[in-house]
Amino acid sequence: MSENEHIPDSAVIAATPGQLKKTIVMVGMMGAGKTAVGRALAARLGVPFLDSDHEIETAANMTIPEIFERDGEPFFREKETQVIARLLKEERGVLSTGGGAFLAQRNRDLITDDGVSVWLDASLGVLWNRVRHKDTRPLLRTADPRATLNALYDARVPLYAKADLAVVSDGVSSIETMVDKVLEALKQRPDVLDWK
Ligand SMILES: Nc1ncnc2c1ncn2[C@@H]1O[C@H](COP(=O)(O)OP(=O)(O)O)[C@@H](O)[C@H]1O
Ligand SMILES: O=C(O)C1=C[C@@H](OP(=O)(O)O)[C@@H](O)[C@H](O)C1
Ligand SMILES: [Mg+2]
Repeated sequence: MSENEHIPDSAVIAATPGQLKKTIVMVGMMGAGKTAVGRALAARLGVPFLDSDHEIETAANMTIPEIFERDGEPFFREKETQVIARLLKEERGVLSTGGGAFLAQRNRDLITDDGVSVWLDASLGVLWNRVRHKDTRPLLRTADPRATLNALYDARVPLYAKADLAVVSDGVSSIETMVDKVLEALKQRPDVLDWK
């Protein structure tokens, strides 16, 4: 009798994520949880956490709203592409992008070349509840931010749908449960993560 026969089914240990072979890139709307879930996923995997917005703010020594106000959105988008290209080459880990990053073909190409994209798919109602009390997103500084969010959502969803994987965030009220769901989705991609 092999020693495994003494172990009941319930005690069989599930596969755990091992070595990371490609950077996991979180994409999706503002409020989808890219920063929060990306950070927790990196901690779970024990790999570096990178956030393109954070890198841009640190390099400029300004906040995102200040950059938009002083230099404009096209300047921010230029920096965003440069930062994403640099981070993808520099280090393997989890990279959370800003909500607009995956819209540009050049950024999608960079991400596809060196990473795997994961769309955190949340409904408008959930997104609105997460962003409505925060003033850190310059694109929502409009007369009717809810309508602006709706318009951005409609325009962007077809592009987010090009991501390699999609994980639905609705009905998931904990960041750690979202991490579980992302890891579950990544089981389809042994080229990204070894399982042991
Ligand atoms: N699944 C979730 N359950 C509960 N809160 C969440 C979830 N995902 C994100 N949040 C919260 O929503 C807010 C926006 O998340 P954030 O990570 O900043 O989104 P993004 O980077 O996509 O704009 C944060 O306060 C975050 O903690
Ligand atoms: O959706 C967007 O175009 C933006 C989303 C923001 O990041 P989060 O998605 O992390 O809020 C930030 O990059 C900037 O305000 C623009
Ligand atoms: Mg973010």
